[in-house]
Amino acid sequence: MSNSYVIGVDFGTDSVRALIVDTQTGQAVGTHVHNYVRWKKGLYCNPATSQFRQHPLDYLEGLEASIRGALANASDDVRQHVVGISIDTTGSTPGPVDETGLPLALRPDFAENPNGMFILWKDHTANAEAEEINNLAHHWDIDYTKYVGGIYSSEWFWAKMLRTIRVDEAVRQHAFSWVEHCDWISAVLTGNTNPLTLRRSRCAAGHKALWHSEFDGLPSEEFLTQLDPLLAGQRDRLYHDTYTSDQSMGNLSAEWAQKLGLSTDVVVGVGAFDAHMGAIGAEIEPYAFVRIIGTSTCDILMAPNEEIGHRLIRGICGQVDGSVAPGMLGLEAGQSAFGDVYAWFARLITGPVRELLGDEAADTMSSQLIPHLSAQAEQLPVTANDLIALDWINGRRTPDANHTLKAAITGLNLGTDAPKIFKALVEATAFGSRSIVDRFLQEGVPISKVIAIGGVAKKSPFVMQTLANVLNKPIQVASSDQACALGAAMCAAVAAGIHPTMEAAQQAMGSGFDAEYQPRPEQVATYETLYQKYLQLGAFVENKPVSSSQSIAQYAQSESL
Ligand SMILES: Nc1ncnc2c1ncn2[C@@H]1O[C@H](COP(=O)(O)OP(=O)(O)O)[C@@H](O)[C@H]1O
Ligand SMILES: O=C(CO)[C@H](O)[C@H](O)COP(=O)(O)O
Repeated sequence: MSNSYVIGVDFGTDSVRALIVDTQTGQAVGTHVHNYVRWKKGLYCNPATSQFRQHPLDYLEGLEASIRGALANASDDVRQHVVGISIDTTGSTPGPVDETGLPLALRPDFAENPNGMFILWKDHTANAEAEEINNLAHHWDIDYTKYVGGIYSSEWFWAKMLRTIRVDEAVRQHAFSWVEHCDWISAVLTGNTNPLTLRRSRCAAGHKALWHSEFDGLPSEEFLTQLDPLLAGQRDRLYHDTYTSDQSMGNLSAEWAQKLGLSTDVVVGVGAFDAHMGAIGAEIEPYAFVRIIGTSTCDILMAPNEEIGHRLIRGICGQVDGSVAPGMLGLEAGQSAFGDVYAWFARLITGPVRELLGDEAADTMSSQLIPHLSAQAEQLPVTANDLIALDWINGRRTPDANHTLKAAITGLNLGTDAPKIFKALVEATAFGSRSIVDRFLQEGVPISKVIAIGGVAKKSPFVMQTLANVLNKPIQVASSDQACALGAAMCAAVAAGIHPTMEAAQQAMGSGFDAEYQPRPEQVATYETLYQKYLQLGAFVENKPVSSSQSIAQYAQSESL
């Protein structure tokens, strides 16, 4: 019998990649990356107001280019034996659609309107709406936020939808329903984008749209209309049932089969978020803590349903039955900026260079800057009096989402140079990670091991070693450069019936680990001291009482300030 192949497609923040994988060996036999054209030009975005929108054409072009590109470097035999495709995307990245499921921005009258596009996960324009949702939910007879850590975030579905229909009357009138990116793009492949019948992802619905079986699905019509009468009728135009990623969404449509040169027998799996499929690709097992470390971090832990039961985990981004694998509770957390903190610092340095010396000089500098600063920062001693920074440059996702928070750096003097600041920023991202790990442990969720995937995990031994020292835990890095796409491929193999379970797909197709960072005992104790200072600085910036014995006044007078 000839081999069969599956395609995993991973829509990241900047680009989409397709990976073709042998279902029996896990061998990657073709891959291609496509950068979003409009996004790269910064269109429809305004970082100063945290507005980040993506045009659906970037996704459609990327879907076709990435899959065709991956197939172009595989053999004809591979093409003939593709049996499944699954897709992961960022999230919550919802967009408004008409009755046919067409995103409004694909209609000529909305083609340039950012409110008719997909609202990227990191768009924080809906902070006020998130706050309103929290206030209402916390005083309603059911607290609808209870399975999402007790706090609704402006990064999520309802806040984004509510803000958009409030500020844009044209969108309000023409948006029949709303879809998450992962649901829409999977639906496109099947040819059925009808918002009332396309299969919606359990992962997206449970983590971002307050869907739970205990609530009989989404929050009640009464709750939604109390939140804003503009939401009247919306619940019925969304969905009641949700589907896990081992299930099929449908078959490849004739149109897309022809575009891609594949058969209509190809099964399209139900979509999910990048981090959740990435966790599958990274061979997640119960109580392993998988960190997808890139622009932001997304942390995924999976536990048997019966072991967590109805225990509520405070301050995380949700606990959802089946969001990673069926029968398991998927728990999500993360940081709204990780590599983005370093990217911000690099832009700060290269911005004036670009203006004064031109693009060529700035581009050359930009490509070398983070590795250069990392090499210098690595040589610096770690002492209890080092600079302290907060990682909240894009707000705080976990623990306890608050996207109005800002970052800070303390301890600057005339001797402070770029490597010292860079080191403090790397440590800040590690301290943010530590506060997430501590929250899981405080809530009684054990962590058996830490696994890392994503661009930063692969590219920066300095960051990963710092993280291991700060967490005081070993960190394994998955071998695959494209663990999210690999996870999507594993899901496709299950949806297509090649493997009976996610676990079986992981066993057959997993590619293991290629690095392990061990904490260095000589730095662990110093990092514990610095972490306490990070917590104190955070409390000060957040205007919260300081729980430690050391007051802010004492802290401000300490040598580090
Ligand atoms: N050598 C490096 N060391 C640390 N961070 C890096 C390095 N190179 C790139 N980065 C960071 O990696 C992030 C991109 O991560 P990646 O996983 O490739 O993308 P995404 O998160 O969009 O999927 C950027 O924020 C960038 O600042
Ligand atoms: O929250 C998410 C998933 O649940 C986002 O999709 C994720 O954080 C996007 O990240 P990146 O661009 O860093 O891969």
